[in-house]
Amino acid sequence: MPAPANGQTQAPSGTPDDSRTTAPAPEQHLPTHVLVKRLLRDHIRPYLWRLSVAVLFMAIVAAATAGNAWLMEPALDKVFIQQDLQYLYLVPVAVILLAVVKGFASYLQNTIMAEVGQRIIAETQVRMHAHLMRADLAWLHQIHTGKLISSFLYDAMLLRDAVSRALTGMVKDFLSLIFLAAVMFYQEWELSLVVCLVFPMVGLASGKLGRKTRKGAAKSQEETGRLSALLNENFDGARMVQAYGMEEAETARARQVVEDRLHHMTKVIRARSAASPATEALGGIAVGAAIFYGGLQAAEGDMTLGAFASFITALLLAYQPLKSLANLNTALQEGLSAAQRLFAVLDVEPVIRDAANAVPFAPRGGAIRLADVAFRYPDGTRALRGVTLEVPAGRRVALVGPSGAGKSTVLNLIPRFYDASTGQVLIDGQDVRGVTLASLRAGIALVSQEMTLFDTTVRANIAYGRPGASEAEIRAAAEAAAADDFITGLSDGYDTVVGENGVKLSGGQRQRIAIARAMLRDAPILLLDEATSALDTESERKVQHALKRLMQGRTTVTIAHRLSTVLDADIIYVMDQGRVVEQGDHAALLARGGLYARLYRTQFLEEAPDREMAADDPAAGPAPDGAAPNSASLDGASLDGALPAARPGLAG
Ligand SMILES: Nc1ncnc2c1ncn2[C@@H]1O[C@H](COP(=O)(O)OP(=O)(O)OP(=O)(O)O)[C@@H](O)[C@H]1O
Repeated sequence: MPAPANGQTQAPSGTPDDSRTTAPAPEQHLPTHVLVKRLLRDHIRPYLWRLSVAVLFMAIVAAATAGNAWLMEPALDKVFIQQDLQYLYLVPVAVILLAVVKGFASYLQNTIMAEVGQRIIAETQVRMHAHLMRADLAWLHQIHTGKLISSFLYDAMLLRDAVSRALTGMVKDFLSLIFLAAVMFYQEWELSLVVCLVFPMVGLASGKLGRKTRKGAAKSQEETGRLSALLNENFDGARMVQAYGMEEAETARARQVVEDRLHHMTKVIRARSAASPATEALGGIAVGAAIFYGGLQAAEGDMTLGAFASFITALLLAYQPLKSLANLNTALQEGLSAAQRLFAVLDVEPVIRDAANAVPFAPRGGAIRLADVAFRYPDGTRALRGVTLEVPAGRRVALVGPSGAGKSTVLNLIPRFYDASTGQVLIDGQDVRGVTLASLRAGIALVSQEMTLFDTTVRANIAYGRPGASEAEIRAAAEAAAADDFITGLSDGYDTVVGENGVKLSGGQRQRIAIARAMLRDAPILLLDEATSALDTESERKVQHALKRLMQGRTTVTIAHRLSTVLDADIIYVMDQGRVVEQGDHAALLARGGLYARLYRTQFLEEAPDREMAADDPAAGPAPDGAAPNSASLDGASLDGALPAARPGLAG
């Protein structure tokens, strides 16, 4: 499917055009000849040489099969009827030789085809993976992971089957048929002509069944995708399933999908098997007619027993390749339907990619500016409506606001996870759409709530921030993130494997590893989506300490859920319904008595009730206007003391 032209050609200046979105293009449906052309070009051409060798061996197998049929004539006429001694030795030797040659050729052809088949799967999967890794998040988030995984695993396999079946069918089976037909015509051409009439009939039957198979295969693969999506969800959410006693309900849901899948698969199997009765019956008719006609000819002395036996052997041997060819169409249809799905994924060009004239990003402190930015998600949700905000270089900015206000969206626009629909995002005066993605993202470290950890060692998880970092650098980052102590206490230290998404670590430990990773990246810009989940007092203190060190000397944009963050911020932007509605520092915003003041009381102060008096009651603090929390007495150091009472923030 052609990529929407909007994204790639976006001018860095960002002309106002609210219709620009990152919406994926509609489902494509490529015609068969286009599919076949692409399969030949992308999946078969790279193996042309090896496939040619396999084809040669297939031709040898086909010729040897026909040779066996042909040998029936001298075997019967010369050896048995005429009792010619010379043939008594020659024919068995020829039979043995043919068997040996056919055996070796079959072996070589099979191994080459199997290897090439596996290569086709591997290459398709790697290509798909590389493509998906670069895909737009907007597109990726619209597809269920399970469906992608099922396409990744099964469609590549179906494609391999179709390619190897097509080749074997078109070469080995087809050549076998040709050679066997040659033997038949050589022995009895009139009878052969009659028998040949069955071929078009088989073709007709198989064409109709093939279409049915393709439809069924597409539907059953769709169900496989649904099943895979469901499993993914169930296993990920196993804790919730059990907590809410939904085990049976989930199994019932799974049963429904499995049954639907079975229904479509049964249709495919029926269509696939329906080719057999047709070929069986037609084969029977051909053999019956041959015996009848051959018998008549023999009675009149026009045909020797050897010639008849040779003809019948060729006819019987032709049965297997004919059956394979009749089934070939169905396998091809399954493969084409898999190719359709694979190409649908591979053809989505990312909208977020380097502009033709993109230059490397040159960081100069990391000042960020959003200029009148509007943004719509692909489903049309307007997340931002004319947001303008500045983050001076080296300063800390906190984004606060009710849930759904657009805070995460702002954060996502900075590293270009999404592109603004209108307006501009500038870093150090450079439009993010005018610089290369790699250089832009190299200047940014992200610490998100999700704290994605990979199921590998602690060391590798930290080094994710900078592949190739030395052991000393990794340890220094861990120390700065207050993680070194607990890491060295783990069973295998830095070599401890953390489990799926860091399941073997506590929440606070996971956060500190994520912070160490960002520390190692050492980027001038830090994007922070503060965790909302509760940590115990000690862990919270350590995480806060680690975060403070991480923020030092960097431009930081934080989605704030913690009291200390808003108090420490140089500028707080208060967002509501996709707009910045207030801005300023804590004291000024509190004095204003608007949305921030309300949020502060209902969300942030809940974290530290003991601070409420000082913040809310002018008489209780040294400053008369509610500015007390931002005064020197509430600086970062003293706040750490206030945070032990912290509860999870509710801003998200
Ligand atoms: N992937 C998405 N597709 C469609 N709409 C989305 C998507 N992500 C967010 N939205 C919508 O965009 C709006 C802004 O969401 P955003 O996540 O930026 O808010 P937020 O302020 O970060 O909220 P929270 O504090 O709850 O995380 C919301 O209305 C939300 O429903």
